[in-house]
Amino acid sequence: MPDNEILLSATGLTKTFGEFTAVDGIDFAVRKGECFGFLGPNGAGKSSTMRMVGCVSPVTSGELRLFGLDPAGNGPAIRARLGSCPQRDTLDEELTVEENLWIYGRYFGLSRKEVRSRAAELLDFAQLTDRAGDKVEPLSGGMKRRLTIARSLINSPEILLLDEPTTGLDPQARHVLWDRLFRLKRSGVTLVLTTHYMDEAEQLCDRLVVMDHGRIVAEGSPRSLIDEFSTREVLELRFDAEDHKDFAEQVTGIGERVEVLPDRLLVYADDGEQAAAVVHSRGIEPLSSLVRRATLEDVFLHLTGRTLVD
Ligand SMILES: Nc1ncnc2c1ncn2[C@@H]1O[C@H](COP(=O)(O)OP(=O)(O)OP(=O)(O)O)[C@@H](O)[C@H]1O
Repeated sequence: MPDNEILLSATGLTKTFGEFTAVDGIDFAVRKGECFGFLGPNGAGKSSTMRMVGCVSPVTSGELRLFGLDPAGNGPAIRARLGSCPQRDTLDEELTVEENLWIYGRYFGLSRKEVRSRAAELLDFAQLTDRAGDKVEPLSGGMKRRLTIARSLINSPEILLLDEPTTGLDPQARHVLWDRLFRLKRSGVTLVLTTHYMDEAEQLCDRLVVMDHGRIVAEGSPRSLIDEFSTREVLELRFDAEDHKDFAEQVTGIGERVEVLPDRLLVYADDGEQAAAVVHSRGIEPLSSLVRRATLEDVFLHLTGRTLVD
């Protein structure tokens, strides 16, 4: 199989619930071996898209193909080649860690022997070998997520779907999970994920689409999106809460553009320190002044006028 083979594609993909359009005619293609992301705020239509891709929710209109097959009529054949990690863990808390894997493996038709050896491999991958015989209930959130991912890999899927893989996890647990996902990608599994965390998208995704109100508003690699829609750096200025909007006029013309957020001003400039020096030379005195590199959050703000996480 060539590496750039397209495993998943959508043209004009649409999902409506009654009068409401949750996914509004989107086009995308995912190549073998890449990590592809859907980045957008809550309600953008990411999960609805993932459920159609996972063949658990019918397509309203448009074309969707997985491994060249149409989910309408080929659901079971496609699902056998997919792993799916839903937004909420659906582990059986009464069972032990390894029993959760065994049951799933049997469901996929693996023999008892195959299930045992695959489960042992996956527990090692998920760094849960020590907890194999423990009940699921007392595990940490990060461990449960890793077990859910291990479970979704029991049938050795070619594509793994991850809906908001690290929502609700603490920073350390997120980094452990990212590391596992990197390894998985290196082993050749194609990853498709949704997230509303720009750092997650930046860390993991080779390519992504930015979604808002059911539509795709931009697409590319994290780097190319930042290069296209932002400056290299951003100067963040905070003033006394009540009057910071008044300062927006005073900083106009510094850098490429200024965004006014409820709690701060963002000055977009390739050289943030130089922009800060100009602010200072104009006699403007912010409470705090911070230069940082631009992120996908800035891309989203530029494209939609809103922040990703309100
Ligand atoms: N079964 C349903 N019936 C009616 N409306 C729905 C249904 N599922 C989703 N929606 C609506 O479709 C829109 C998109 O939801 P979706 O879950 O796809 O967004 P999302 O980007 O994944 O956000 P989240 O991160 O909150 O899951 C939302 O406004 C949601 O209320």
